[in-house]
Amino acid sequence: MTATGQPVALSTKALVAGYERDLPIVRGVDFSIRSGELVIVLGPNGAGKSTFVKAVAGLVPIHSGATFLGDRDITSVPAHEKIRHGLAFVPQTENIFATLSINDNLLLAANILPKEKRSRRIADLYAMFPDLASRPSLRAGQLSGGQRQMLAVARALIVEPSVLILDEPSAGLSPKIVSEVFSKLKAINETGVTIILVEQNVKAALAIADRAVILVEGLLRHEGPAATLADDPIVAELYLGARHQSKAVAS
Ligand SMILES: Nc1ncnc2c1ncn2[C@@H]1O[C@H](COP(=O)(O)OP(=O)(O)OP(=O)(O)O)[C@@H](O)[C@H]1O
Repeated sequence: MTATGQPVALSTKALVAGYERDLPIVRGVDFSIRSGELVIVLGPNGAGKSTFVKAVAGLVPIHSGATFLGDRDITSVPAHEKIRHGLAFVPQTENIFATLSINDNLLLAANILPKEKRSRRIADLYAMFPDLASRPSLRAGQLSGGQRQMLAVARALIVEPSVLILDEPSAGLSPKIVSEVFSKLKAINETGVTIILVEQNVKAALAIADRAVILVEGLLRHEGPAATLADDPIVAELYLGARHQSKAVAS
């Protein structure tokens, strides 16, 4: 599906955000993503990528500027309400309950839904994630890294979000598993879910993305189609030479 001509699904205007009021980390970001797009957020260590998506999700204080989900201003909407409005966020860590079963993880996430919709939605998710469906009583802590991420994604999808944001879902995974996780994300995107993905795994992420944006020191410094970005000299200068992922892109 091409997102050209689709309405804007999520946007930020001059977003300034950070953990302490006098210390902005995100320093005025204008960002937008169209419905159905898959956009990756790249940038050097400490650029503010995680802070940016956490601020959008309502988990880091916004100092000024605004965030919109479609036309709705969600800047001041608390994180749990944003989920109800269709904005789901998968944090990098602590995104599942390791001591609970797969099924209980999904049941807990489903609490946000009206009672009568819960079991139908969980059945839909099991259909989408057969690896989880095959052993619902397994403790989530016993899952492999990739399967844990899939459980975290399944939990986020409970509300049938219009926009799904993921903070480095590939962290700590082997290249083979990264490619499985990314294929699944692409498949989810192809069902119409708009996806924003913070990634350090540049090559694999560019392969599934429509577009990439590059944050440097809290500012959106560059953006472009994923297909051409890896060859872009500005990108190479700003980012690809700046960290170990340069190897992955060059290979
Ligand atoms: N909980 C926190 N409290 C205070 N400062 C933080 C916190 N988390 C991150 N920071 C600071 O915010 C800045 C940006 O960090 P952030 O994690 O957003 O960057 P990033 O681009 O996602 O980096 P990485 O690629 O290393 O994950 C860093 O200087 C970091 O030290």
